[in-house]
Amino acid sequence: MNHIYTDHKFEEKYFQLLKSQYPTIQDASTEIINLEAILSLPKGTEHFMSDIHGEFEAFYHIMNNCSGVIKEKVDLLYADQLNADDRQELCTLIYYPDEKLMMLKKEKKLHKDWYRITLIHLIELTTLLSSKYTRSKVRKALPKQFGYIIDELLHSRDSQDLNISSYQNHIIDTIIDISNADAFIKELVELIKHLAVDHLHIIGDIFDRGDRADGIIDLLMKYHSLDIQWGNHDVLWMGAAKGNQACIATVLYNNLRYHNHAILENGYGISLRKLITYANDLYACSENAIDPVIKTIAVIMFKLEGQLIMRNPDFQMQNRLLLEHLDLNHGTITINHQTYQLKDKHLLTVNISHPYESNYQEQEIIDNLVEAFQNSMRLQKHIQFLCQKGSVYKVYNGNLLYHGCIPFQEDGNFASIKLCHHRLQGKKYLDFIDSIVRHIMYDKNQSQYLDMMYFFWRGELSPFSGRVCKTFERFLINEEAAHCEPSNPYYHFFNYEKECNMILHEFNLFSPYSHIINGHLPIRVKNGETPLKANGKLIMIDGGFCKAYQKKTGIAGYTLIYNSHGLRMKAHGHFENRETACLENKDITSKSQIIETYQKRMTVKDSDNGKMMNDKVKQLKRLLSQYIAESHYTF
Ligand SMILES: O=P(O)(O)OC[C@H]1O[C@](O)(COP(=O)(O)O)[C@@H](O)[C@@H]1O
Ligand SMILES: [Mn+2]
Repeated sequence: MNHIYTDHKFEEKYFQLLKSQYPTIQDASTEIINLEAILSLPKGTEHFMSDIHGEFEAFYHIMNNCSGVIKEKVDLLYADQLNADDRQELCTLIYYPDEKLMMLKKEKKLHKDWYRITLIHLIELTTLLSSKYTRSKVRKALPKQFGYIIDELLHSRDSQDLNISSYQNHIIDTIIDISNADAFIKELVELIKHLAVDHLHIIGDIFDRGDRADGIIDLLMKYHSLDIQWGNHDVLWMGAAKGNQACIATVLYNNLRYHNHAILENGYGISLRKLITYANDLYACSENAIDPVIKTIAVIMFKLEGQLIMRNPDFQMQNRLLLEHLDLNHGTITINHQTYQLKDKHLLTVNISHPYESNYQEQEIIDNLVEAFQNSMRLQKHIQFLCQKGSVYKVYNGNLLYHGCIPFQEDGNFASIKLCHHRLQGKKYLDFIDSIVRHIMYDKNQSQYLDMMYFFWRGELSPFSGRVCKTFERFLINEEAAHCEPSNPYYHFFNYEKECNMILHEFNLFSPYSHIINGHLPIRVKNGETPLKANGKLIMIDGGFCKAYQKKTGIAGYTLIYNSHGLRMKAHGHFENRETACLENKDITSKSQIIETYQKRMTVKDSDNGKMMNDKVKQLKRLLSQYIAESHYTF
């Protein structure tokens, strides 16, 4: 009862607010007409990407070619007018305007006719891409500098009036004559890219393996509309930025193994000098099968992890306490009754009688690093952005998006997990984690929950990870069998429609068009694996942007595209580099796969935003009837 009363009160307040905003019959009527017009437009295009893993160049290219959509539109418009080379050259200009204009200038190709034809093509392309938006939305996307002129050019094109056409020509000629064409082209191509993708979803793992996650975040910070679902690598960096020592050691370990000093030292101003000096001095006289710096940071990491696991039994990670099983005299380790030879038995910082205790120098190194992570302005800005735009999961236009998993039990039910004296499962578990992450990140002091960030990074029951990470075995043991990482039963059940529907229902999604969009698990396309699970209910879009994983997957990343016609997937091929892309007009080759096509084109009305607009229209109509009744009463 109480609930209904509250809803009713809320509705009345909303109604009163509308009344003050639209005080006359005409105001209310105009807004209804505007909203109805927007509701009938095609739904905006959403792109989904995942597991970018610091691969800046490939990501930058896909952002520039809008996952291949620009080329599709250029081909659609100019298949009969331009040959394939000219079409591709136009595409390259849109992707890399600065570089391409410079090259063409050197080749002395930038004459008046070139500018005239190119500007006309770009305006035609902009007109095509803007046709699914309202004028007001397009106006909001226009650049400050040339907004007015672009608006004039776009909206005078389809007129039959010859004067207007000469008006357009005159504008184009003026732009060229006063040498403003380069600047104009650059603004126009940015608008084209903006219009091609209405909203971007990043399904996690921006960081690690590749070396330019910082550059990727800079790009994302400038992006017009996006959301992020945190991946295990992102929460690892978030924990590190807040000063979690085990997270910091792991960030260093991950990046040193991939020779990515640059992101730490140049990207975020975090010096590794103390660690490198200590490690090189320490191991100067040993035989080292493993790089001394990596050995030193790995041991620091295993010690800090051990301390954290012992003070948090709830995390259920005791099986990762492995330093105590080392036998450094024989160079072996015994795990679950099986003895393995170590890759390198010279681990000088392990004291077997106190295996998890950091020595003085290790503690000094880590204390310094904590300070450096916390004081890196750029890192803190990037992490703040991840917090603002990110969440554990997102429900968006009928789909459910998350990076890792919803932990399951062996019997196919959601796992019930004890965390901070609560026992939770399914959606409630994820909501709770979301609130804990925010609590940790926004707490001015160091949060009592900070240890959890490490559990979120690699706990089997963490929704970001969902597997038993065998970092220790991968680091010290050669036998591949020891590297295998058992994963949560979720990764079995996600193959079945029944369980995927159970997940969707848990998040109040009951439409037959709803899907789970998942990352984290690389799809080995070359072994015949498919990103579509459970009869298409779940779409796994980790296609391996990460170069190091491309041998396994056989492709170089996926983009999922959800527009008014349906859902389709683009599998991207290998990207060489920006220079070849510009010099040879070389694009990434992307294969398109249709997942679903709708019989009736989806409109804004069918989207989350549309539902809110529809509610507003209902209230405005109520307001309108009230105004009309009042006017009858007066006369
Ligand atoms: O989320 P992702 O990309 O799968 O990364 C986590 C995985 O990375 C690992 O740490 C291995 O890392 P590498 O592939 O870089 O050696 C695994 O232990 C873990 O399962
Ligand atoms: Mn991941």
